Amino acid sequence: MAISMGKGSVGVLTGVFIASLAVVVAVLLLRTYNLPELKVAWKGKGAPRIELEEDEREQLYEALKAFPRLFNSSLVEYELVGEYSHLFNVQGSDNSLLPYMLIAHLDVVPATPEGWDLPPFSGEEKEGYIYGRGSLDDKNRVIGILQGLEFLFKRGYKPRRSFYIGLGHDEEIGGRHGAKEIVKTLETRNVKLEFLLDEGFEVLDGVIYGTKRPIALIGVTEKGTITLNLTVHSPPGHSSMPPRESRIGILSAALSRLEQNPMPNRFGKGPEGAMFEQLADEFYFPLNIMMANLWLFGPLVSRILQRTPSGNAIVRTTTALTIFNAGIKSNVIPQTARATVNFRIHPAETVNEVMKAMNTTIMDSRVIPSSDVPAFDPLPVSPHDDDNLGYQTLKRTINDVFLVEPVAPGVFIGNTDSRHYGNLTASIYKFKPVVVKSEDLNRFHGINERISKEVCYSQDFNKHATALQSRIFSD
Ligand SMILES: CC/C=C\C/C=C\C/C=C\C/C=C\C/C=C\C/C=C\CCC(=O)N[C@@H](Cc1ccccc1)C(=O)O
Ligand SMILES: [Zn+2]
Ligand SMILES: [Zn+2]
Repeated sequence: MAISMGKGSVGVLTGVFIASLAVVVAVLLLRTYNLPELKVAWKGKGAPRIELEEDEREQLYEALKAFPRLFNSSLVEYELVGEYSHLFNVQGSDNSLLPYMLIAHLDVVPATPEGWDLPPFSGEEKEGYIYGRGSLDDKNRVIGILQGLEFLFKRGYKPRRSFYIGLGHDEEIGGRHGAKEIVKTLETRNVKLEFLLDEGFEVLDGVIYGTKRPIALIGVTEKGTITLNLTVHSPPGHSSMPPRESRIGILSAALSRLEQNPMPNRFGKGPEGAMFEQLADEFYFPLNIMMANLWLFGPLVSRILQRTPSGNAIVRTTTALTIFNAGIKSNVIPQTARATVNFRIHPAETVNEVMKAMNTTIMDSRVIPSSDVPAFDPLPVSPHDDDNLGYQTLKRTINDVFLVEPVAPGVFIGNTDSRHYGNLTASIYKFKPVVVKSEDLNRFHGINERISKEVCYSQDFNKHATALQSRIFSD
């Protein structure tokens, strides 16, 4: 997967990036195009929903041709799932081995051009970076996987272990029609997976306060989530006769209480403590001593961590006020005030506990909670011991490709499609093959999302690409 991140493939990555949004969608057009040179196991039903102009079709067809070996290989079965998501099965020579799976997503969160140095959907380059919504989340991995396979097929690649590739189209809104449908498809075929690799943490360069060198984290679990709508209703009226307390005032006070009374710091009560202990030697003095002795310094470390948004996300269930709506006119008392609050649940807590705490904090029956998306508890922790195939393969590959020695298991702070795959495997790992610095954290879902052309520290791309090939793909 990290193959496309290397120096050797920068040209390809650059070229393909611009068309990246289109690449996999292009497969939709296979039904309407006569492509005798491309042998694709087409299993989709019905006509594609996307209406395209002639020039767009041409562009997509060109993009599809970027992976001719992948689509021509007799080892590859391709199918469309949930109308826009994509499932590939690459047949290995040894059927006694459980297959593994690589997943990524094609959709992105919205972006308007305000504040961007280059337009968010241009894929333009500046000073060694490719700018664009999706460049970090998650086009880099989509293209990395496809380009990696294309590269390997060019070299006569024949894997021993079979594997699947799943490219979802609605991860950013929960994966209901993409990942969930892919999982259903695999379940009907009784597929079980050795391990699954999805987006997650990166190589963190200076992101964790007090560390001496870049550190890679592999997400072995992820926080839970609750998204709640809080609503205050009552009849509207003339602004010249306002009620003593307005809907806006009632809701604002409730939200302010939530923000002022965060969920407790749970540092050390989940797997995050072990991560810091394992990384103790990577910290400067005296943090190294403190991390190695969390039984004593845990409370102090937790206070240091909670000072930054990323550290705070590690130590507690976070409370984010994300949407607020009220009012239609300056002289009308609004009938409804409505806000959305997004909680990310620490592994030591549950949905029920957070709901209880939220009710206690708000303590106002006029504020009605509701939800239109399912809440879920933190995920189980995937095995990451010394003889676990998936974790160790990934760890050694990160060592080789990024030349980064410290690799540790972490609690991923966001949510991704991988949580839908729990019935297929207990081994879900979350890693994104890029190097991220502190100043990049706001680029995720933010402005100026971009990817460096020099994301690999490796000086010898080919050597490390070969190591990756032998580890990830040839096993
Ligand atoms: C002391 C610090 C220790 C460790 C560092 C901690 C964090 C910072 C490091 C790296 C940051 C990495 C990534 C950037 C941050 C967040 C990304 C989160 C999620 C990515 C996937 C995503 O965007 N998912 C969405 C959509 C979704 C919602 C609900 C269900 C499924 C998907 C999301 O989580 O909102
Ligand atoms: Zn993502
Ligand atoms: Zn995202």
